[in-house]
Amino acid sequence: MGLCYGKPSTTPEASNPTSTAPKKKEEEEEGTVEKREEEEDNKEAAAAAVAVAVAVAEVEKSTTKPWASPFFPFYSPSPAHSLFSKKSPSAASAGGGSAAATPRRLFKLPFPPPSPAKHIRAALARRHGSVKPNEAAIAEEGGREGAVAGLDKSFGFAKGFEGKYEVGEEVGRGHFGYTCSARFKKGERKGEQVAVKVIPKAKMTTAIAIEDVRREVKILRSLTGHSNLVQFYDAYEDNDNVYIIMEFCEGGELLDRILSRGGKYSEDDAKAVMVQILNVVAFCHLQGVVHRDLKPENFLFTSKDENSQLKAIDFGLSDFVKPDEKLNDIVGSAYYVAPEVLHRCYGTEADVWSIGVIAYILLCGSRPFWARTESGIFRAVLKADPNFTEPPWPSLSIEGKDFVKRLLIKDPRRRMTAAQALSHPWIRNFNDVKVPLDVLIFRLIKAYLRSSSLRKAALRALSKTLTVDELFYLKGQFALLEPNKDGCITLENIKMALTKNATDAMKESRVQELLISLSALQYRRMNFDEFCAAALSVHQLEALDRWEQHARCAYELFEKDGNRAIVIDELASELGLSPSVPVHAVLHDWIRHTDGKLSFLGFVKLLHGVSSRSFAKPR
Ligand SMILES: Nc1ncnc2c1ncn2[C@@H]1O[C@H](COP(=O)(O)OP(=O)(O)OP(=O)(O)O)[C@@H](O)[C@H]1O
Ligand SMILES: [Ca+2]
Ligand SMILES: [Ca+2]
Ligand SMILES: [Ca+2]
Repeated sequence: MGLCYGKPSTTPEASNPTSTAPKKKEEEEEGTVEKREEEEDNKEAAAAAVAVAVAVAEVEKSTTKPWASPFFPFYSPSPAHSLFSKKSPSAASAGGGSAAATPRRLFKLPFPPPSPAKHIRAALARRHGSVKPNEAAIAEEGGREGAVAGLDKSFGFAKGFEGKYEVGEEVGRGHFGYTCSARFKKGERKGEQVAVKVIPKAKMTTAIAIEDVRREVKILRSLTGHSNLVQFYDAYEDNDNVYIIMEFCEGGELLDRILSRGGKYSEDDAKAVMVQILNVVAFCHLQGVVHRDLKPENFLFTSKDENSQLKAIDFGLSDFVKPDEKLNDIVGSAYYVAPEVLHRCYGTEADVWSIGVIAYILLCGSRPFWARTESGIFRAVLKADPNFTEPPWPSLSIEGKDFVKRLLIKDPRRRMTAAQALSHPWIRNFNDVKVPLDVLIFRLIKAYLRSSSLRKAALRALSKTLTVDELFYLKGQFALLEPNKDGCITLENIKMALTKNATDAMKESRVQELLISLSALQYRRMNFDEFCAAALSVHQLEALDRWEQHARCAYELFEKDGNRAIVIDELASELGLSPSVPVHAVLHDWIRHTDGKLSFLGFVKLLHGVSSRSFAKPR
C-alpha cells in the first residue's frame, strides 16, 4: 500500500491493468497507434471518447489478491465511471458530507469476476467499522437494478424551478442530461438569459450516480469567482429532474472551434486558449478540486467572438483531493486520460496531462494517443511517445514543443503543474500571464521541513544550480507569499496567501490542514534561498536533459559545504529503510570508502529522500 509510484515508469506492464487483457487484436494495432487518422477527426469520434468505466475494484493488496482485471469495454454512454473509493478513513470522517462520504463504489461488470463483494465488505468493515445495509447491497449485487428502489433521490435543492424560469431551446446534450437556454420570468433579473443543465432523476440508477450529481453541484457552488469558470447561480429539483442554473455561454464548445478551423491553431492562438485553461485548472487545484474530465467539449466560449473568453464547464466527474491524497477510480475520457489514472493512483497532475493532450491537438490537429479501440488507446497512453517529428512539429517553436512534452510526461511527479506551465518560457510572456499560487510548493515545503539537516544541505546545494528559467517560477511563487520587509516568509505569510486565494472549496478543510502540516515553520522564517531549496522538485529537475549537469554541479557544491562523514542511522531513517533491512549492505554504494562521506549516488538518493519511496500516503 502507498507505494503507488514505487514502480518505475519504464515498466508500466508490471502494474498495467490492461496487461492481462486479450491481446490478439491489439497486437495488429501496435503500428497504428503511431498513425494519425485524420478521417476520424470528427465530432463523432471525439464523442466516442466516452466516460471511462472500468469496473475493477481493488481491495487492499495485502489482504486480497486483486482478481484478474482485464479492462472491460467502456460503457458508452453511461454514468457509471467510478470504482470502490479508497479514501482514507480520516478523510471520510473529516469530510463530513463531502466526497469522502461517497458510497462504496462497485458496479455492474459486463463479465463479473467471482464475487469480490465479500472481500470488499470485509475490507470496508475493517476500515470503517461497518457498512450500511443498502451500500452493501450495491456491492453485493454489482449494481443490480433492484437496488434502485432504495435510493434517496432528494438533494435538498430549491423547489419551484418552473415558476422562476422560462425554458428555451436545447443547446447541448451529454450522457447525463441536456442543457437548455432559459430566462428569468420575473424579479430583478427578469429576461436575463441563463443555461439550465437538466439531469433526469430517472437516469440516476445507482448511489454513485446520485452522489456524482450532489458533488457536481457542491463543487460548482463552492468554486466561485474565477473568470474562466462557468458561473454557477443555483440548483433546483422536482420529482423528475435536477436543474443546474448557470451562466449562459453562447460561443459553443472549444471542440467545435477546433474542428471548424480544420484542427490547427497558430502558436499564438493556442497560447490564448492554453493560458485560460491553465489558469482555471491551477485555480481548481489550489482549491483542492480535480476536474477529471478536461477535454475540448468541456470548455465553452462566452460569445461567438474570435477572442471570446473561455469557461470550464461540466464538473460531473470532479472530486476533492487533498495535496497528499491519491484517488483511485478510473474516470475521464479515453483520449485524455492520464497514465497514472489507468494505474489507479493519481491526483491533480492527471488534469495537467489532459491539458497536454489538448495542447498537442491545438498545435498539430492530431491526437497524441490514438488507436482503434479503447484498450489500444490505453496502451498508447501508457507506453507510446507522442510523435513530434511529423509536420507541423518541425516548423513549430522549440519552446512550444518543450511545453507540450513536459505536460505529457508519463511520470506525474515529473510533469509540470498548471502553475508551472504558466511559467514556461513558451507562454509566460504572452499577454499578461499571471502565475497563480501553486499547491505543489506546500507539498514540497512540508517534505523539506521534515527532512534531516543533511538532506536540507543537499537540497540547498541543488538549489544553487537552478537556472534563470527555473528560478522564474520560484521567484513568482515566493512573491505571491508576500515576504516581509526582511525578505523572509513565515507561517503567517503562508496563511494570509492561502486565505486570500481560498474559496469555500478550500475553506472547508484544507487551509487548516496545510498550515498544520507546515507547523514546523511556526518559530522560524525562511528567506528566498532556503525557499528555493524547500520548494524545488527533484523529480521535475530529473526530467530535464541537463539533470546530470545539475546533479554533478550540486554535488561539488555539497562537497565543499555540507558533506560530512555519514551517520548511518540518520541516512537510514532519512531514506525510510526499515530496521529489518541490513543497513550497511544497502548503504555500501552510497558511501565513499575513503572517508565515509556521501558518494555521488548517495547524494542523489538523499535528494529524493523518503518522498520518492512513499510519495502517496499509505491509507
Ligand atoms: N453554461 C452553458 N452554456 C451553454 N451551453 C452549455 C452550458 N453548459 C453546458 N452546455 C452545453 O451542454 C453540453 C452538455 O453539458 P455537460 O457537459 O455539462 O453535460 P454532461 O451530461 O455532463 O455531459 P458529458 O456527457 O460530457 O458528461 C455541453 O457540452 C455544452 O454544449
Ligand atoms: Ca457533449
Ligand atoms: Ca461534458
Ligand atoms: Ca459530465
